[in-house]
Order: sequence, then C-alpha cells, then structure tokens
Amino acid sequence: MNTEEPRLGSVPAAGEKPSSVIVARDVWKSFDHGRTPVIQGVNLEIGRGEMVALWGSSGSGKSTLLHLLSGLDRPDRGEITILGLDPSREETRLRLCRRHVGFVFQLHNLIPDLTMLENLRIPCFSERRPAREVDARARYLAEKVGLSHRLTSRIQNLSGGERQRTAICRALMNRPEVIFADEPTGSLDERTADVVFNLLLRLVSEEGASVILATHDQRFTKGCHRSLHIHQGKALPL
Ligand SMILES: Nc1ncnc2c1ncn2[C@@H]1O[C@H](COP(=O)(O)OP(=O)(O)OP(=O)(O)O)[C@@H](O)[C@H]1O
Repeated sequence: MNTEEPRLGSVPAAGEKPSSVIVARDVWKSFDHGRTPVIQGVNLEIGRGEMVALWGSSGSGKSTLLHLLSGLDRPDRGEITILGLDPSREETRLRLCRRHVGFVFQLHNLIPDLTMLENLRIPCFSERRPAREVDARARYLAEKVGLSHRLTSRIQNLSGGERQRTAICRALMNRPEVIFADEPTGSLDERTADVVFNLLLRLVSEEGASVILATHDQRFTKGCHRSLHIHQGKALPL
C-alpha cells in the first residue's frame, strides 16, 4: 500500500523553483591557512533530478567539494547556491538541512542502540510532523529497500548492507530535493555495494531527487547521468 504523503513545501518560498538545484561559481577552498589548496576555481551546475558522480583519487578533494556544495562547509571564495538559496547564511543552511537536503555517509552515522524505526524518526523531530505520518513514511521507505521486517531491530543487530540501506531511508525521510552521498558503499563488500548503490539510485530516481555522489570507484560513475573528474582542484567532465 502506498502511504505516501504529499511533497513538502517548495524552495524558494515564493515563486518558481530554479531549474538547477546546485550552482557553484568559481569556488575555492584550501586548508592550513592556504598551504593545502584543494578546490581551485570549480564551476558546476546540477539539474533537478540529475545524478552526478564526483570521481577522483584519494585526497583529490571529493569530500571537500561535497561538503562545500551541501553547505556543510564554506568556500574561501566563490558562490554556491542550493535550490536558489545561499547556504552561507546559518538560518538558510539549517532550513536546507532540515527539509531539503539529505546525506548518506560511508559510515552511515546511525545510532546503534536505537531501532531502525527510531533512527528514521530522527530527521523529522524538528519538523513537528504527526507521528503517524512519520511512521507511515518510514514504513514506506523500509518496504522499498526490503527492510520492513527490520524496522524494530536495533541498528547494532543489522548487517553492513542493512545499515547502509537504513541510512538511505533516513536521508529520504523528509523527501529532500537533493541527496549528498559520500562514498555511501565504501564500507561494504563489492556485491553488497552494488546492491546498495543500485537501490540508492532507483529510490532517489523514484523520488525525483537529485544526487551528488562522491566515489573513488569508477564502477559507480556508470549508473549516474554525468560524472565529474576531481583532479588538481578542478571538476572536469569525465
Ligand atoms: N579539515 C582539513 N584540514 C586540513 N586538510 C584537510 C582537511 N580536510 C581535507 N583536507 C585535505 O584536503 C585534501 C582533500 O581531502 P578530501 O577528503 O576532500 O579528499 P577525497 O578525495 O574525499 O579523499 P578520499 O577518497 O580519500 O576520501 C586531502 O589532502 C586532505 O588531507
């Protein structure tokens, strides 16, 4: 049974949605007071519903760029907009993170002592959504990833692949427009990684969200609409 609720409010609050969900203009980032230049003049646009891989070797700056594009970190220079909004403003960033942006990390960042269902409820706390609606969404997503039977299991009792599938569900709980995934299958064996990766793409595509995926594994760039090679501080078409 489809227990889906209608999509949450759109961004910007008034007027049309921008056609690009992410825009980066001449973005620069270095660490150690400029001694470690990592991102050097990146320009890119990610369209609505587009799946884009950031591919590059270890240390090339994939995570750094992902953090900048998601508003988790700020560039030294340049402009980034998410859904037409400026994430450098704290209030905007929080609003984006709460409702419009979802994250899937390599180490899933779930709370091991809580059940799958309890973990899925967490992103919805600040939204004050009715508990029944939140649980319906959790059940819907759990079913989509084949984990309905695991909703009341503690995370610590789930396998690596089940945990990562739970992390995907959690990222989608608030029906975000954009998902940022940082090596989401990095901790899994090859076969499980394939299953989880395909599930991520299928589910996100069904939801109509965009995905920006950081990966060092070129196998996973093939499932995306487009790939950018992160190399020497630039993001160039692969
Ligand atoms: N907070 C930080 N302080 C100092 N240096 C950093 C910081 N974050 C990242 N770096 C450096 O920036 C470079 C890029 O790191 P980043 O994590 O973005 O690479 P990556 O492509 O995601 O690598 P991996 O595939 O190994 O995760 C590395 O040389 C890293 O050491």
